[in-house]
Amino acid sequence: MTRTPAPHDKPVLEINALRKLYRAGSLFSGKQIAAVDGVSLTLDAKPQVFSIVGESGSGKTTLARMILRLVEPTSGSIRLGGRPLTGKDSDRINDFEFRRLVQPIFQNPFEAFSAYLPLDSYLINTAKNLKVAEKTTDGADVVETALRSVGLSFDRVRGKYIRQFSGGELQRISIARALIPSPRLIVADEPVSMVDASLRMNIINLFKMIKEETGVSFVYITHDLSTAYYLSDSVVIMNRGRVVDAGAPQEILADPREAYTRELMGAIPRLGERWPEIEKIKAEASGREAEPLRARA
Ligand SMILES: Nc1ncnc2c1ncn2[C@@H]1O[C@H](COP(=O)(O)OP(=O)(O)OP(=O)(O)O)[C@@H](O)[C@H]1O
Repeated sequence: MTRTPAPHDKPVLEINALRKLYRAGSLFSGKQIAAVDGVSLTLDAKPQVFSIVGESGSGKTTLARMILRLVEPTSGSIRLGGRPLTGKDSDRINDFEFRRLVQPIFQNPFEAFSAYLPLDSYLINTAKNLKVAEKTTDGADVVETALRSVGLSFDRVRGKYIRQFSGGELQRISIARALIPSPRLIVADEPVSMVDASLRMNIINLFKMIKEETGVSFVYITHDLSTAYYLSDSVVIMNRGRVVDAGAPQEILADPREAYTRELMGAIPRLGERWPEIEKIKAEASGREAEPLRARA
């Protein structure tokens, strides 16, 4: 991959006092639940993986969906590269700009594509719709570059439908789709929870590599503190709609401020098994022997 990261000075994302209230109970009960309750956070301009970690029901998907403009906030604001994503400001990022700047990756890669369109056509249409195709090449070159970024090629997908791919391959193709417009931010909501365990680290490593090579930042939404620890530059822990802990992953895990974070660390059933796996992968990458894990919990 040869694309040079574009320099940016404004924060990728600034979220201020964001809230989302949903009605709870019957239509007439008048009760409300705060799925997201006053969340503020900033991703500075540096390319990074920013993880949002929490148990089921903590509000992380609602937060991700507000960043993706799929859910309207009840109050608060979101800015991208210094410009509003929310509200009625005349400077608000329009829908076309938004799709060029922010791309999603969802949990279920089979839902990310049409079952009736060959994947090469789907990807080329994406390039055309986002107006990133060169006039002379109909988008095939952009799609090829994106597919190569995830270890695939145009030939591999040509004329094939989603049923001809495994979940892991399809998730890689959906990462390639997200890369087509060279976005500034990718929001990945539980992107490996439906992928075969043996392929998870493969995808997680792809995120790291793509961040370094293209300069895109990731918001990584997960319940899995171990992959967040391995992958992230920063982590926030969410509980009941609020951010209860935030910082570099090493800081959080070495000295969890909140009982909830400690619970989350203890509640990951395979933490003990998977961390040595991560240490082994890190060691392989750096060409040294895996060191025994120094537990901090
Ligand atoms: N459309 C909705 N209507 C009513 N309540 C909702 C809606 N969406 C989410 N909620 C509630 O908001 C809270 C946060 O849900 P959310 O899906 O954001 O959490 P989560 O941490 O992503 O959980 P999961 O990992 O299970 O998706 C939960 O109590 C959920 O029941």
